[in-house]
Amino acid sequence: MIGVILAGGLSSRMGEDKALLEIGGITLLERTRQVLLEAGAERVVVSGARHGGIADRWTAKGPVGGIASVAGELDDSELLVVPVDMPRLSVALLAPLCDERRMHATRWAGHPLPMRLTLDAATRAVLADMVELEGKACSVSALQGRVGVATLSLDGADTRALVNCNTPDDWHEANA
Ligand SMILES: Nc1nc2c(ncn2[C@@H]2O[C@H](COP(=O)(O)OP(=O)(O)OP(=O)(O)O)[C@@H](O)[C@H]2O)c(=O)[nH]1
Repeated sequence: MIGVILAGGLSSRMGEDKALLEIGGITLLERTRQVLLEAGAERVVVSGARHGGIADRWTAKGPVGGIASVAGELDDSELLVVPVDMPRLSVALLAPLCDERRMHATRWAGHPLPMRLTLDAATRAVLADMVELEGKACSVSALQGRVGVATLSLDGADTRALVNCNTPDDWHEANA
């Protein structure tokens, strides 16, 4: 399993780079990396050139453009793809995604990210097609619809860990 941190967004609603926000004395980027390693990722790659990661090959294709760019640099593998803006991301939240392998992708109900994704020829073909598309047709949900996704029920899940921070208010609430 390779951990992929999506960190190439603009953070325009937050007004500052979300990856560099600090929680518990470390940045969100570093915290996210640590959680992925604790969850069993053999290594972690960052999507987004700003943080020394893999640069997006396409402009304005959002997370799917980031995943497609990372895929171009990796061999076929299982990926565990997470956004950088979940300050409470936990091993308990990620483990069930990794256990479920019926479909190409696995996610929690109502939450496209984080997701486990099988990177193989079929997924690469879908990604190559999707980066030519715009808007919702190029979303993570659309990717999951096209490769096939298993959706886990949130009953009993660590839902606090799914909190995602897009604005300064979200960030203050998550730290309250
Ligand atoms: N590599 C890459 N990652 C992205 C891109 N757009 C968003 N992300 C990441 O995907 C996750 C969700 O992004 P959003 O919160 O929807 O967008 P954002 O650009 O970070 O924030 P806004 O500018 O406020 O929309 C975050 O971890 C982003 O860093 C992109 O174009 N390329």
